Amino acid sequence: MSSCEILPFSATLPDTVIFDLDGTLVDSAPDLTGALNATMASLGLAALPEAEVRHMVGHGARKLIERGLEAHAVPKSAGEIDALVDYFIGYYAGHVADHSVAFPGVVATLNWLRARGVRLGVCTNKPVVLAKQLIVALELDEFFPADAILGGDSLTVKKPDGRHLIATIEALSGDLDRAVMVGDSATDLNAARDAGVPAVLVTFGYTPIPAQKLGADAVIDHFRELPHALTQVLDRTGARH
Ligand SMILES: O=C(O)COP(=O)(O)O
Ligand SMILES: [Mg+2]
Repeated sequence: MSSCEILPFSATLPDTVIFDLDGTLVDSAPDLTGALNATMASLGLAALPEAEVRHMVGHGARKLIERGLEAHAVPKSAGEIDALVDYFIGYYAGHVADHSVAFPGVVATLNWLRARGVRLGVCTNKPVVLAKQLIVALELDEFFPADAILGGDSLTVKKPDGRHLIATIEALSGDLDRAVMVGDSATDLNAARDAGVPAVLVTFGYTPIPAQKLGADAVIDHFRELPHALTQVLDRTGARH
């Protein structure tokens, strides 16, 4: 990936980079929409368009279903939502990578970072079993140690709580002062702020508020811009020695 090679000679990369999954590494909205709509159909409710569902992603499976029900103005009890979450997860597990793909440049950039010794992890609010299933299905598992993939149910807290991100960095024995979070939403940015870690946001993800307006340390339109952004955010935070 030649466009990644134009870093200044002295540029310093982070020790550890932690990625969000949905809307950052993987364009998973088509399969999430399919699973949500199967869940809605189980209630006799109409399908929601993917363009609407993609902005509902990022807070875990339960929140996705709650937002789907809100879109139909159909209230459900907590117990009924529990059952719908089970239905959703069962369906999605069978369709996790029917249409989902890594965003352009992801594989080349992960290879580039790995070749330079950068530790790589995933911090997602997706249930961890599904996150690992998706990562394996898209053959991204070669980049991430299984125990450095933390889902929304891996701990008692999840993003935007910074402890979710810190635990992912610790799973890699990474240096918290030289780590960077890469995400697509305010949830990722707030987790990074809470953890005291700089954040790069992608513009092609699922945030309902444009990434450029969220106040990240850097914003990228394509993964090829990531190496440069990573060095910039470390510099801007005083290299965080
Ligand atoms: O909402 C989800 O299921 C997960 O979303 P995330 O990978 O963007 O954290
Ligand atoms: Mg996301």
